[in-house]
Amino acid sequence: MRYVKIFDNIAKQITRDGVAKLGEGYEKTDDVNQADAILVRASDIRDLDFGPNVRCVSRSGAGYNNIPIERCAKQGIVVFNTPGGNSNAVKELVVGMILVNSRGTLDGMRWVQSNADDPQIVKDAEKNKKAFVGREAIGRKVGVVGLGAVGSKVANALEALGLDVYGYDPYLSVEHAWQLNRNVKRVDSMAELCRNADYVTLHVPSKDDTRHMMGAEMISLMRDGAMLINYARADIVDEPAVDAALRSGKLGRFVCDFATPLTTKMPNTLITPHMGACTAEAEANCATMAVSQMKDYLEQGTIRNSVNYPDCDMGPCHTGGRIAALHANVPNMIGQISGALAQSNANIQRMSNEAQDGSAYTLIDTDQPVDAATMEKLRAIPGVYRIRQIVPAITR
Ligand SMILES: NC(=O)c1ccc[n+]([C@@H]2O[C@H](COP(=O)([O-])OP(=O)(O)OC[C@H]3O[C@@H](n4cnc5c(N)ncnc54)[C@H](O)[C@@H]3O)[C@@H](O)[C@H]2O)c1
Ligand SMILES: O=C(O)CC[C@@H](O)C(=O)O
Repeated sequence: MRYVKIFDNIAKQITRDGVAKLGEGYEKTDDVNQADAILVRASDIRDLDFGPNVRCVSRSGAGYNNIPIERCAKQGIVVFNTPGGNSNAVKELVVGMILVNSRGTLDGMRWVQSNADDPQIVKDAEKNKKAFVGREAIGRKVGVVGLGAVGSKVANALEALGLDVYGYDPYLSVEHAWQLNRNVKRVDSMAELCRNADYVTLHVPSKDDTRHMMGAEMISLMRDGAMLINYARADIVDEPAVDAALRSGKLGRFVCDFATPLTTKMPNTLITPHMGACTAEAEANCATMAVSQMKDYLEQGTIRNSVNYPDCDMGPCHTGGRIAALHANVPNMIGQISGALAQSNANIQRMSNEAQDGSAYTLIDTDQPVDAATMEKLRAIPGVYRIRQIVPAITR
């Protein structure tokens, strides 16, 4: 039996319609020390003590700034996310927000609500609507920061609506480049993207080089009265700078998904409670991806969509056994691992080694199971974070 500790309300998706999607051979546990795997959504587990057994953490969602991915890598814990699983949900909300907030919609709605008891409401509505004149988005310049799963969809959707779309992403993947509409203009700097922009929408992960990337300097380049949209992470914007720009009128509107002590006090701001991914479809997509990635890793050693180890997929093991080694990305690891195996009873049939930043992963299929003494030798190689043998039965 394998045990899974589940944080957040992912459980609802996993047991949707009463069908346990963890499947045979898996049970939920409340005890992290018993868990082989963790499933998490937005809970902050940066300070969690992962205990001795946890082999992977699967995040149902895109952002992973709630997980200590470097500490996990060194403990031999693979962290997964579910890229793209919720991107359509975010795209639909962002596009809707841009259109709704370009008009006097919200002020108009408030006016109607506060005049609900007016017996002359039909006449007065016609008289008062001139106070809520908005603008059309068509033809206006919009800058999309980050052209990944969400940003590329947002850019394409806005282009289809007739906006003049610019995108900035120095690390754009080939996959997402293929998905981008050819009319989306790519620029090489944030400054070029922000210059004279009527709208800027943020779709980058929270990390050192994106934190506060939208501050006073970039805002000063935007058109007076522009709209800033943040459905990425709260810390991508420099909040005091946004607050000052809203108060001076430099920014006309701020739309964001993050209620913080300061955003909730800002003028001309519309805040949603981190609900960009809150659709039944996105929640089910992400939960399904998170579970299947977790199971493929535990059962076959397959790594897909990891944020702290390289992807590696040799399919199911058809030989006598499979060694899965998580180790530091340093010279001579493969030499040492294959050297120890050469002295054992087992013969290497197939192998794959992938490295990414400081971490590396080696999968080796052997003709027969490797004996316990050799496993101990492999475990003792300096730089090996974790090693296990996968044979048809579950092994630790
Ligand atoms: N509000 C929500 O509910 C919600 C939902 C999904 C994602 N998000 C947030 O949005 C982020 C993006 O999601 P995604 O699914 O598109 O992720 P993604 O990984 O597919 O895309 C992120 C893109 O940002 C780019 N990027 C990285 N650093 C950059 C930089 N310095 N400048 C410009 N571009 C940079 C990457 O190259 C990548 O293309 C997530 O990390 C998450 O924080 C929020
Ligand atoms: O789980 C959520 O609701 C938030 C998800 C979102 O922020 C993400 O990064 O995917």
